[in-house]
Amino acid sequence: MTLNGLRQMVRHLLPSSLHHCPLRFSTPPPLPNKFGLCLTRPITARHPHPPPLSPPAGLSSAANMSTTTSTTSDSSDLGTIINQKKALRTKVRRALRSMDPNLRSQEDEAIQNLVLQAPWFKFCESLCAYISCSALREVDTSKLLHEILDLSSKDYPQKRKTLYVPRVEDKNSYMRMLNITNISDLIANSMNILEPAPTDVDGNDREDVLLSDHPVDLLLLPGLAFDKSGRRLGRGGGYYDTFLTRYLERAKEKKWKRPLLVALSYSVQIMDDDIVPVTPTDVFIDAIVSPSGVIPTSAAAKERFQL
Ligand SMILES: Nc1nc2c(c(=O)[nH]1)N(C=O)[C@@H](CNc1ccc(C(=O)N[C@@H](CCC(=O)O)C(=O)O)cc1)CN2
Ligand SMILES: Nc1ncnc2c1ncn2[C@@H]1O[C@H](COP(=O)(O)OP(=O)(O)OP(=O)(O)O)[C@@H](O)[C@H]1O
Repeated sequence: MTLNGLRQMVRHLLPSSLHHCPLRFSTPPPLPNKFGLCLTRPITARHPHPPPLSPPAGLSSAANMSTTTSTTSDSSDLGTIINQKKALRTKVRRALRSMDPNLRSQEDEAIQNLVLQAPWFKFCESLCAYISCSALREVDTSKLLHEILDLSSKDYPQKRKTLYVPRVEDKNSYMRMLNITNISDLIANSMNILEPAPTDVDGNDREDVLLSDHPVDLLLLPGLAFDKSGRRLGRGGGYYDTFLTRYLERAKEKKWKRPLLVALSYSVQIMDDDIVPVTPTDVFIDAIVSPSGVIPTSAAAKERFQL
């Protein structure tokens, strides 16, 4: 069968709401996911990389953002810390791969239910969230996203939340958070992570959270390892730390309330104190949602959660 024939066949099998999505999946074959979407598309860098960030002031960017500070590090020990990060990523990836699938499903359910019941989620009006990728063994967000997007459709206009999700623009740690209103706004990138196209079906640019005149209240973050002091280890791309630094700088300039930075974490991803290495650009989080509960990790979150 020709590639066009295959495209026609898959288009036929998809719900009509997805027919506008480009279908390019000669490599690799698409995998179904919990979002009900399975398209692959190469990343295109349509937007130039933004100007460099202002240099971190001595300590971590977190130090400038009124939350926990990271450990000071000079260039001599920076290399050591980078190697420690790599080693911990390898260890956690291995632990995630060997996690029992039933336990994973239970934890996915528990974590998402905790988020759905939390006042800081229920009452938030605008948020950024990641689109989970099961191949990366990330905590599932499909239930949360369906809940947010279903509510924002027709039945509950008064409860509408504005949702922004990540889109990788280039490999130099440049990621934007773009507004979506429907799951079918998502298509898979070359890493097989679902993300929005830069424009909607009508050809209008999607709103970029960094250009919005309104703040977000909450960011739901992925990552590989976390601790109770708010340290977060990502996948090593620097996408989130760069984005968070930029967003927090903007919020400060605009005198907006600092949003809550909340990571979703399986039990095996929560580390003892002093295990998660930090470098000066790491942004500390406010809370971790684990299957056994919400763990506030910053003074602001402890106060807010009244614990
Ligand atoms: N769901 C989700 N979306 C996201 C992120 C994320 O972590 N999760 N990102 C957060 O940055 C950005 C994409 N960054 C990514 C960075 C690394 C890998 C990845 O596949 N890493 C492999 C190792 C690859 C290698 O070392 O060569 C892995 O972690 O197993 C994927 C996405 C934006 N979107
Ligand atoms: N705010 C930032 N400004 C400039 N570069 C940054 C920033 N944050 C991270 N980087 C760079 O990105 C690279 C990866 O950083 P790091 O290992 O901390 O990423 P990570 O926390 O694993 O990933 P992510 O932030 O995407 O979750 C490093 O070279 C780091 O210097």
